[in-house]
Amino acid sequence: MTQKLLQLRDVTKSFGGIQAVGGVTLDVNRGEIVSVIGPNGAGKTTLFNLISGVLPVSSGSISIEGQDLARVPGHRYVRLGIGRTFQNLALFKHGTVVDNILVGRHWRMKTSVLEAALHFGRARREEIAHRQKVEEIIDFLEIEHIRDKVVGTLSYGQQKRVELGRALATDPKVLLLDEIVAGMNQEETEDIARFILDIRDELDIAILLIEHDMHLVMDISDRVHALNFGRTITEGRPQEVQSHPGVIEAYLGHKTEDAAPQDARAAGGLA
Ligand SMILES: Nc1ncnc2c1ncn2[C@@H]1O[C@H](COP(=O)(O)OP(=O)(O)OP(=O)(O)O)[C@@H](O)[C@H]1O
Repeated sequence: MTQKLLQLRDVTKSFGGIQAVGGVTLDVNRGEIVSVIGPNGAGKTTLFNLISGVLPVSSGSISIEGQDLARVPGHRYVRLGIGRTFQNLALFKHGTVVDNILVGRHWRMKTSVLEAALHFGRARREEIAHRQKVEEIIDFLEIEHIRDKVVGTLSYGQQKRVELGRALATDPKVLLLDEIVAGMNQEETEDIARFILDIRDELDIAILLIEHDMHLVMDISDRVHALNFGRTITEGRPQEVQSHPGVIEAYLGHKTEDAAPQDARAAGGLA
């Protein structure tokens, strides 16, 4: 079985005169955790929006398991195995934890409303299988004790874990995590780091991470891809990227607004 999973080739995205992403080539292989780093405005979120089908590319190609996504409508990317979380929580605050994770299954459901009416038995069996999957995810993320709680009443860290659960419920082959630990305390961050490693190792789901927390990036990434002004500065093992002169310069050039340089220096690489 090929190890190649997600492949970006010379991907570009322009908004009018602004080139948010300029010629990025990046691979995520099976069994890998890859992080995308870069100062504010580097193009990280735009890149995620392209990979998850929220935005169309201006040029270049994105493929998953060799299938070019050019002719696939964006909302179908999830069915091909691209799951994601969002920078700002996008949960149904009035629903329970179970309801929210179940939404992730429904994004994948094969049965339409009409089919459900015509083939009630099959739809029912499908629903039972989906609920079973949700229970497995709840177990995996150790959130049994809050499974029936309304999401809006949960702590931020717990809500992020539910969002992770919902992304897992889409059965991704590659999971995009957008600043998943932003706003979390150290204990919550360590828990998430452990879950990310387990998702890779136990569930065999590759991870692409956008992250400002350099400790997390250095601890768990197999490879790091550094961007600035939409372009790749360098890519490689975490320590190599952290000490790359272009990466240090990119962060120092943004020191007034960006929290990342401090994080990065604290991690020992950009001192
Ligand atoms: N919809 C849009 N229209 C116009 N310009 C945009 C749009 N989205 C992003 N940009 C611009 O593209 C560039 C890259 O933005 P992007 O949000 O992808 O960066 P980022 O690395 O995710 O930043 P941050 O770390 O602050 O989230 C920025 O110059 C931004 O202003």
